[in-house]
Amino acid sequence: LAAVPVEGPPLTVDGFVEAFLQELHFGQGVQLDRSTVNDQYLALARTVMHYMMAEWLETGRRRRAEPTKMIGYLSAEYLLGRQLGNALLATELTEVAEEGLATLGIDLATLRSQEIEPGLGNGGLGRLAACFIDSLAVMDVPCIAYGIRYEYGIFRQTFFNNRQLEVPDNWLRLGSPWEFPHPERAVQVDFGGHTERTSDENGREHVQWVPSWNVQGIPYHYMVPGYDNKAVNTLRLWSAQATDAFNLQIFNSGDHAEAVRSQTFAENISKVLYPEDSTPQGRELRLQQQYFFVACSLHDYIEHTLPADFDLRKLPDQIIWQLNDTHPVIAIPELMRILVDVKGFEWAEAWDITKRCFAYTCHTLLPEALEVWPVDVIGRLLPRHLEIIFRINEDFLIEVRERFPGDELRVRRMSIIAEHPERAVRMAYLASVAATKINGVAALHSELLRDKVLPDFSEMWPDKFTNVTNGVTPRRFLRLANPKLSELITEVLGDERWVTDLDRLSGLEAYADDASFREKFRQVKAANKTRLFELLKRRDGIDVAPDNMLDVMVKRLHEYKRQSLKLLHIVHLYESVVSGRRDISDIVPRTFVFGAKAAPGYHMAKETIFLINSVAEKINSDSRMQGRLAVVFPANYNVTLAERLIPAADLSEQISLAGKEASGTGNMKFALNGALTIGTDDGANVEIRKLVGDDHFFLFGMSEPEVAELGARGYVPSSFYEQNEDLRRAVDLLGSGEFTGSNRDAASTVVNDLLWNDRFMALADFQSYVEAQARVDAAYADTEAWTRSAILNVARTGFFSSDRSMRDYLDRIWLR
Ligand SMILES: CCc1ccc([C@H](C)CC(=O)N[C@@H]2O[C@H](CO)[C@@H](O)[C@H](O)[C@H]2O)cc1
Repeated sequence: LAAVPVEGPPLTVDGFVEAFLQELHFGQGVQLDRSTVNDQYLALARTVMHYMMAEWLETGRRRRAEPTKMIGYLSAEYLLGRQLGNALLATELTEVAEEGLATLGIDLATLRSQEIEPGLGNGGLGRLAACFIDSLAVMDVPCIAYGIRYEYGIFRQTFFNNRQLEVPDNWLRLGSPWEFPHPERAVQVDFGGHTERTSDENGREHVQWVPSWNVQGIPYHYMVPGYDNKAVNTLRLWSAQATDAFNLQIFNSGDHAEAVRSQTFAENISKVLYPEDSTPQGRELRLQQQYFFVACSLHDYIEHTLPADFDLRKLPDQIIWQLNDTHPVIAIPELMRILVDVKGFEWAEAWDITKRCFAYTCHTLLPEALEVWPVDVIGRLLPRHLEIIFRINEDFLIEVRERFPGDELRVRRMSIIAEHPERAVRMAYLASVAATKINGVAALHSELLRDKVLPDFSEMWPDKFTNVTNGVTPRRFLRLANPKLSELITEVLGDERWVTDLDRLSGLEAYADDASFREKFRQVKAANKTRLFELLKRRDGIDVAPDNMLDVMVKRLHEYKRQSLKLLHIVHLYESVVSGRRDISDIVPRTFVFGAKAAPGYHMAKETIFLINSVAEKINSDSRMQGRLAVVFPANYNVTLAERLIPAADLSEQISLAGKEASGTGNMKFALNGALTIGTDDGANVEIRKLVGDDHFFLFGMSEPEVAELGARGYVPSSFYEQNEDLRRAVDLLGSGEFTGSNRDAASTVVNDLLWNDRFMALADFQSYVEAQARVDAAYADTEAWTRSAILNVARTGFFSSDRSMRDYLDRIWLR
């Protein structure tokens, strides 16, 4: 069939309006006067996609015509955020759409707020994947990203009696215009069963996997538009369906539920995102999810994307698969199974190909976050893969013994198979054995990965280990989220090239000393605050005092991130006033903003949320505070709320215990939007501080070596409580029932843990933190100096563009 050239609609207001009405009438099947906001939104989304379609198809044609090495990005999570704004930016349609819709009496902003964001991720890892695929499209790098099309994303958080409630996130309920289902490209994925061995006429053994059940993987294609470069990459998300969805015989026998049981069973695989972001629950369904999308992706690429006669020995020159943490690591034995069992390669040749096809990124430092799968769980679900993992491990341990003869302890330590507490597969070890490169996500993290998390592997393969510091996309988190600051930057830099070349922000350095520029900069921040406060009023019924310093802590709720330390600071300030030790007029007016979801099974995290809301309720209703001290906790922190919160912030809280936060990416977004950071020397804070300078960063707390030293010496949190009056008063007040309706027990879980456990040393860093906060107060009082520091933060953090991260991956990992 001829390749008929595809023309998008004309980039004019008339052209746009005609295309929109076309879509409303023939796509949505409604007339304008009877159309709902949702009709208009769906029609708009599809209209914008018409403008991207030509570039998408052309990009696909270019990729097939000149097959350069592809990046295959495998991630169980993509926290994409709303699509409409980014698509309008990518097609330079924002103004045209605004004007065109206005001629029809439609407000673009109303349609933008109609979109339900696809919450297909938990937090940092998922959002990073979304930033990375945006950058690869903007840099026109051939990339196919694969993941799971969860029917239910991260739960919607509501509060009831100050406690988190989880509501299922039925994000598809009003339609999902940004996806293209391709049932004709369905992939069968097998599970269970057993393996059988046969040997052929020349005595060569063949292994046959005889699965006991299977499902169909249906791909849904999403556009990943570049920016001003006519490139559009693809995100392919897999949805599970039963191979035989409906059994008519059983139905006719009247057992209707049984007739659709296999469909229900199959659908479960891509039904819902696991809401944990650090402690795997080891549920078998999660392993089914991981294998499902990995098997679909490898099959789709090898059977549908590669030319039919492709010589798989050249696979490593054609594609590199990036493993986004351990979640897709089952891809390693899956590729071996395809090469040996399906394609007939010898083991050694197959291994030689496989170990040049993968790279592994680790995103955590918490031992409990490293996934291990019990041997019997893998054996039951994926019997052939377990055999392959055992064989990989055997060959690997031979290599270890050759390198370190007689060191059986090392052999036991490095084995992919852990023997205690139960026989289990250590997925991070499997990844480390097979990957060409292993990277951490910030300089400090990559060091700790080498020295503390995988020391044996870095001793065996030092060259495998590298670092790529995280980044964030300046399109969404600056150009889109902060249009007023973007305008100001473009005004002084003279053009918008900074949007795709963020190092150009350094051009702002000189303007830090320009009083009129500082004034404009402050007006932008003030306008962003007003916009936020209007949203919080509308969305959560929250009133915020306009002139307070906005002190913001938004991230998943986890003890190592130390939201409890932030709470202790707030209670300390409150206590100092209600005890009469300080006058409210001495307090620099602050509004503390929290945003955080807790994994539903994470008890301590949920108790912390309860306590934060209880303290907020008390302080906000205490007239003695006169609004100079306020705490707000809008529910359901997500990408859309982040886009409004971050541009309005003055102070960014990055207070994790040193050595625990792999990188952080919120820290980067705040600095790029002119907030100053109060933080420990942890994760990427270290690199932010180095670039912005000590005068423009409020450092506090122990360093990682000091934490290790205190831990080794034996940490007694109560000793810090006894020796510090401010701390004692704050802890006592927190536990006194003052904030929990005189129910002391309600606060006891958190308070007792701080006093008798405090695994992340909040009490040890309290004094240093409070002193740093006093420095913040002093600095904030000098408005000109504060603004100057804020401008320098923006000017000096261009490094944290995810475009730079992608350049590092290309240089250090993918094109090696
Ligand atoms: C339940 C299993 C599990 C374990 C870990 C994870 C993720 C790795 C947790 C995560 O999101 N880590 C964050 O990754 C960001 C991107 O690299 C970093 O910036 C954060 O520091 C890190 O906590 C998800 C699910």
